[in-house]
Amino acid sequence: MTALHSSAPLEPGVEVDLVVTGIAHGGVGVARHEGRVVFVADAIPGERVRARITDAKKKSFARATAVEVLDASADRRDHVWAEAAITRDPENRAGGAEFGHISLERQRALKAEVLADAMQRFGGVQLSAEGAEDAAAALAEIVEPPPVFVDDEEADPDAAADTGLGYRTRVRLHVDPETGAVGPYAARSRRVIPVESLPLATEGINQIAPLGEAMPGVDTVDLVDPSGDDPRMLLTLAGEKQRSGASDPIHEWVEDRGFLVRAGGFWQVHRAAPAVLFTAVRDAIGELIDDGRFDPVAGNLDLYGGAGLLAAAVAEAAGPGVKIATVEAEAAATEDAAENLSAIVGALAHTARVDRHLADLLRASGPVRERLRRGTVVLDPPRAGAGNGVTAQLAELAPMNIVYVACDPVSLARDTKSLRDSGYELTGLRAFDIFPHTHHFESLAVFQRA
Ligand SMILES: C[S@@+](CC[C@H](N)C(=O)[O-])C[C@H]1O[C@@H](n2cnc3c(N)ncnc32)[C@H](O)[C@@H]1O
Repeated sequence: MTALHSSAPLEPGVEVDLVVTGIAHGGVGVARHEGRVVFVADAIPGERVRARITDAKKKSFARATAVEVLDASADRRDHVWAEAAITRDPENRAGGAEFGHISLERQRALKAEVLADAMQRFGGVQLSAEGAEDAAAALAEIVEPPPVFVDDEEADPDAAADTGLGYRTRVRLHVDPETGAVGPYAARSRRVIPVESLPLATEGINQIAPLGEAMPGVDTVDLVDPSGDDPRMLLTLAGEKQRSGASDPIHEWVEDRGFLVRAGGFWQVHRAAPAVLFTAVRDAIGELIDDGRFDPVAGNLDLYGGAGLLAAAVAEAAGPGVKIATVEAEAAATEDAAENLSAIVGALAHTARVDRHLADLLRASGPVRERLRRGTVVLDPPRAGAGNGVTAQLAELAPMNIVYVACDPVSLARDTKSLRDSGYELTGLRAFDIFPHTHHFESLAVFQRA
């Protein structure tokens, strides 16, 4: 039985009534209980909820999950995924759709708040639009919705609604080692939750997902639905690391451009995301060209380049005569990048860790260093960001422009601080809601050497 005491010490299992006043990185609400911060999952700022404490090890804050809504926000909706709804016990709620109970508009406003807060606290940048009469409304518009897309060729695109569903082309499911049941993990746990459907995933993934089946001896099930090939399933057997079929080539389309990728390699997960980021990078480079700040024959770089999507966007803006080198740790992705960029005579694809490659470039001869100083660096690091080591190397390399694509706002904000401290000015910032119904979003920041 759970205890409900407003003055009981906070410990796992205790339930408390909380007023949620804000949103924190990770998509959790912020509340206070007797002076202590409580991060509350599955709530919306402005709501009063009853929440169950899940973690109280730290003195400064505790964690909780809403179990009942006492005063609901006008933005609360029925959860898009029945198996993740608040009516279930927190332990049995499917993870991966932690904003699925919030209107799409409010989801984007909350993401904008998280970005603005991170940029202010860690990046030293105030985001609210200058001179805007309604700063909150201006801020909410910072996070752009993805284009409404239809996955079904026969559907009428004009009739498609922005549901934020059916977009994920990559999904990982897990297998319960005891029962063999297949499903997503519960939020913040490694407990496998059997589900009837995957509403965030494409139709193709839903058709092949082994939901309701038992798969003893399997550890993970990766589902991939490329735009240019049939959907497929990659299995990792228990105790093994290799996923079956991970290195099979698959084809992805970004509007009318084809890309070769490995089935298990990195590709943006929202069906529309590759085109959204391709266009955003192409436009950012276009603006630098218009300002006379982009040199196509300088030492341009696409760091953490994957299969070359963003280098291709640079080439689209600057023309096929552009010089650009991708740097990527996965050898198979580099092979694909070389293939995908083969029409760009000045493109090179290197397999290397970014820090090691930059260290080599910093030892290069004077003329090479000078070409790099005139260049533009595009970077799209994993969630941890570039980090102090790589931002310090970039500052020393001193390219004219840095176009930074980020999937984590706090990492972006920290790297922004390092770059600003070393003489770069943040001249542009956009954000894209390409992970609807989750707390994730993507940002694009442009820095110019002062
Ligand atoms: C967010 S993905 C971006 C890929 C590509 N820009 C795209 O949009 O498809 C990050 C990529 O960085 C690679 N990576 C991660 N850490 C790296 C490192 N230290 N050095 C080089 N590449 C790295 C990963 O393999 C992955 O392909």
